[in-house]
Amino acid sequence: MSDSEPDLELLELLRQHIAGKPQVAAEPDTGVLESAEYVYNNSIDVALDMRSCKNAARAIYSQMQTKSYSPATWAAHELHPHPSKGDKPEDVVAFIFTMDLLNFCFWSERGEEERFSIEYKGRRWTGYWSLVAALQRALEEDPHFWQNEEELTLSTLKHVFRSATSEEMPLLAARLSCLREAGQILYEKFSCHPLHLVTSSNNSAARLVNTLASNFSCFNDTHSPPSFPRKKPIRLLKRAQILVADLWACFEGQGPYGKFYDIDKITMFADYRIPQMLNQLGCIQYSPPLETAVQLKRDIPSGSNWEIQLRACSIWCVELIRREILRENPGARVNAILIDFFLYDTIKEMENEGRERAPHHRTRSIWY
Ligand SMILES: Nc1nc2c(c(CN[C@H]3C=C[C@H](O)[C@@H]3O)cn2[C@@H]2O[C@H](COP(=O)(O)O)[C@@H](O)[C@H]2O)c(=O)[nH]1
Repeated sequence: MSDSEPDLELLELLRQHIAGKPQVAAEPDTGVLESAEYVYNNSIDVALDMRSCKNAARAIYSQMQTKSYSPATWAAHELHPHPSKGDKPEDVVAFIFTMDLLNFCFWSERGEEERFSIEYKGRRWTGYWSLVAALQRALEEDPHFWQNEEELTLSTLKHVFRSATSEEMPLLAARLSCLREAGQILYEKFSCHPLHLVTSSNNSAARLVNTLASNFSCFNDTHSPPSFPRKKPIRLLKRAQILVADLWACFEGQGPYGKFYDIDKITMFADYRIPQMLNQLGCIQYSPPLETAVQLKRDIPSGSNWEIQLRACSIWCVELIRREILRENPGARVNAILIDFFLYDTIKEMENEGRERAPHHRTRSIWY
């Protein structure tokens, strides 16, 4: 827990003690949804269109059913590791931890042929898949490459992420810092392996998100932009949340590393793809100056007023879509994770078919 943020669970226990109530530990909460609603209620550059959200909810749920979207979809991606592919569960957990530690900022200003890409299994992989491909390739070449962070130098990392083009992976030095910090914290607090980090959550998704955010600065995706003056930071926690979601999906909500009794507390992951898809669906709309900045691919600084509105309003938008799907289909097995995965995979299909109507916003950061 960083100094500025109170320990919410401790405060709740204290409150109950003073009120003379039995001391029941408060259910952990990540604070992301509260942050998203606060930003949405105070935004002037991003708005939600309710009619489009209702239409999107119907279309998304219908297509998710047609494609039988479920946690099992995660393992169906050929590059994702999975016990059914012969990967040991503990290696899968280490893979997902390392992957989501580095799961940020793949976009390039260059064309498809010149952009950073990874050659693996006879194909060129870009974006998120370039990360997964590079890690799989590195494991084939040296199964222990990431275990000793002393050996992990910038040149090692350049080799792991060697590109099939002249463009290097973005933010490589920042990725090295994330790996080094993670290695150090795992060594100091979690007996050197992510397994102990995961099991320390006692099957609470929210607690695991908060543990990641409070112990690893590179997972602490929280912001206090001057345009949103309030005591509590705005908590978006994208990579901490997608890490928990990837574990849950990979292990299909089962076992010591996949079972989370409060998985529905995980929100959509505020990256640069989902806002693009929600805008394409008409669900989120931008003020003219923001619309121009996105269309012209101008840099939108990390932590800026516009960027926080884009990310937080997208989280709130997916929450409203989730509520609409459940209102129309009581008991539907849908949560923000599956809606998010579906939206990401859909915008990637549209990109591959040249059907993107507008660019995604351009922010360089380690948060997403
Ligand atoms: N919100 C959200 N963001 C996601 C993903 C994924 C991939 N998840 C896989 C796992 C299960 C799903 O079915 C997906 O197959 C990557 N990203 C983020 O997008 C950006 C990369 O974009 P591009 O450069 O175009 O590949 C970057 O910020 C990355 O962190 C997701 O699912 N949701």
